[in-house]
Amino acid sequence: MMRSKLMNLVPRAVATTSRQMSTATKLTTVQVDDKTGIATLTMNRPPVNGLNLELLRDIHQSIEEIEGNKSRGLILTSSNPTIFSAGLDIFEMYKPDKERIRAFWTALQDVWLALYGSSVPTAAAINGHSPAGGCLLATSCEYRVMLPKYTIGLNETKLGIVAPKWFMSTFESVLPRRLAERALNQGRMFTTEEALAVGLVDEVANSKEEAIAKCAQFIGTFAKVNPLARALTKQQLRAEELKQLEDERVQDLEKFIFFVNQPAVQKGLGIYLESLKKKATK
Ligand SMILES: CCCCC/C=C\C/C=C\CCC/C=C/C(=O)SCCNC(=O)CCNC(=O)[C@H](O)C(C)(C)COP(=O)(O)OP(=O)(O)OC[C@H]1O[C@@H](n2cnc3c(N)ncnc32)[C@H](O)[C@@H]1OP(=O)(O)O
Repeated sequence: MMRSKLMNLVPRAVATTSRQMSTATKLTTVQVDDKTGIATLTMNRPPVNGLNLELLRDIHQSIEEIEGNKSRGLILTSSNPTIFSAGLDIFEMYKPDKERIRAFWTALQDVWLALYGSSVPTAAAINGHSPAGGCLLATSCEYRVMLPKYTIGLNETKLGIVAPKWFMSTFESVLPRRLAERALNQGRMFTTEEALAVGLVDEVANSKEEAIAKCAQFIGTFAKVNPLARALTKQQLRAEELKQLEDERVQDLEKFIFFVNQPAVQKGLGIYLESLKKKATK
């Protein structure tokens, strides 16, 4: 897989306008800035960019498209003004359909393998809340810029569920081990300011446009670096985590299916969904 990605590293021609590359997918758009050659991948599934099967498939397809069109980088963001992504759509896991939940988890694995293993430089413009699966997407990128007054973190333990090993290793690739362990056990959500202080995000911006510009600046730092050398360096640094999931995809899926179908887990998810609804009616 990486070999074919590496074939795409020949720099693209520089023009002066921005092009919409993909409207075929409904829940994501890909816009390539022809001046910088950087692609912005926008998630667009109201109300909260809950990662359901269809959104995950569209994100995966968009990442593949960006890998294929010789973009110089990928910026991940959201069309929602206050939410980057609410994480996995809990309705996919609550009283799940037997076939669909398998496809759902497989699509999540696909997205993580493609994003964490992407050959192009990646950055997240976190323009809103980013719990759990939203945090996974952001931390799979190489750089994060977040807007003030939002929250980010892996809050799974608060829902009575367990972040899989690859969620944890992604988190740990950004935060020091001791801090990551404590935050995971606590299910801690960090405010933007706290996330900046511990290095969970790299910069704070005051608007989405500024966040995207800062992400583009980060990607621009590679302009004078040989793209093949950069991609191979990233690939080597991330190879162990990627290989672990590649090797254990089936076991990971079965573990998820078993875990999520436990009555106590189903009960917990039901209570959590109710609490979200109650919050909305207050
Ligand atoms: C022992 C070995 C074990 C091995 C492990 C194996 C397997 C592990 C098993 C499972 C692992 C799964 C990993 C899970 C990852 C996840 O991502 S779980 C999802 C976590 N997400 C959250 O907790 C976020 C919950 N949402 C919020 O906190 C807020 O909604 C918000 C994102 C901050 C936005 O707030 P606000 O703007 O105020 O919007 P509302 O709260 O009013 O929400 C609007 C509507 O959206 C619904 N909603 C929100 N989040 C979700 C969601 N994640 N899924 C589905 N639906 C969601 C919310 O209920 C509202 O709906 P209504 O308008 O009321 O209908």
